[in-house]
Amino acid sequence: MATCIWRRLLLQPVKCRLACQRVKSIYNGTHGFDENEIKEKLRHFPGGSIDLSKGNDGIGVLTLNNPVHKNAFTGTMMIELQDRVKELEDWTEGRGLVVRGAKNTFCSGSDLNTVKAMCSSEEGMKMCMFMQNTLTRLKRLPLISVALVQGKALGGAAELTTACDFRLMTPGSEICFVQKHMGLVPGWGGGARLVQIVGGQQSLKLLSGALRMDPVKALNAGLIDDILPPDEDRALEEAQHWLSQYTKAPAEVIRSLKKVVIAGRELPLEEALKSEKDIFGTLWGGPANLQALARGAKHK
Ligand SMILES: CC[C@H](C(=O)O)C(=O)SCCNC(=O)CCNC(=O)[C@H](O)C(C)(C)COP(=O)(O)OP(=O)(O)OC[C@H]1O[C@@H](n2cnc3c(N)ncnc32)[C@H](O)[C@@H]1OP(=O)(O)O
Repeated sequence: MATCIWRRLLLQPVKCRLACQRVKSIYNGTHGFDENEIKEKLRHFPGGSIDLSKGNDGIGVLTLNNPVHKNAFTGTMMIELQDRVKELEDWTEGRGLVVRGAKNTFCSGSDLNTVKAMCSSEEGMKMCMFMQNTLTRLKRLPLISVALVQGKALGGAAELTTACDFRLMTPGSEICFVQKHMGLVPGWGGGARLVQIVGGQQSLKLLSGALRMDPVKALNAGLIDDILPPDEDRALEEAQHWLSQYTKAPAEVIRSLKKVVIAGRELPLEEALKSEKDIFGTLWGGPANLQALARGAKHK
């Protein structure tokens, strides 16, 4: 049943909105998770914003914007992140996304004032479930996402970078899972995603050592995909240029490629193969395919 819904999610994102809602997120009412209740709490911690611009070229830019507090996530920013991710789910022309912080820094994790005010285990778990849902949906977007890390990405922000398909850093920047120093473990899904990205051994080192990963160390560990040139003011442009090597194709092709990868990453092999066949079927004989055949494309 679950995999059947999955296949519908991959193929008919609009028609199965309600079923998709259940599958895109990890937690819902059946897990005793009341989203409205936690949103109501988070609304008491305002400040900053999450801004989204959607380019005509199909490339979006999502900006964490709270520079007076190093772009720390306030309660309302957590809610806005969910809203922007929902907007991206509905953006059928989208092919790529850059996730970055305002004013040449990335993000210093959760806003410590919010964290201090929600210090019961129960509240912490609800916030964690809310953020896991949002970041899982971000990772499952049918477009290719890249985190542009300028400055520091600490704690929850390091976790956010793992919810993107790729990570880029500028010289002088740093990713650090500081959770150990806070008496915590990652809770926004960043632990599980980190293991998928760099493997169990490296993850254990990064988390238990709270290692400060500069761009070279991060690249060597397989945590990031590239280091950008040292011109901070052109970093966004450079990240968009870097991303373009993976997004140059009609939207339906890029989006289908990402869906194939999501299925391969998340489903048992036989189900992933069936999904791949179904997704393939949506493109075979379609406009991009027919145009390529008419061009007589050669791949020298
Ligand atoms: C552990 C996981 C957890 C989760 O939710 O799962 C978290 O993510 S908890 C948050 C973990 N992050 C931190 O603990 C960051 C603490 N801050 C710092 O280490 C520094 O502020 C740093 C390195 C980000 C920046 O240092 P710098 O010297 O360049 O600047 P300031 O320290 O003067 O910071 C400027 C201004 O921003 C405020 N600030 C920074 N980070 C946060 C934050 N996470 N929450 C709230 N406010 C933050 C800082 O207090 C300064 O404010 P000011 O009023 O000017 O004193």
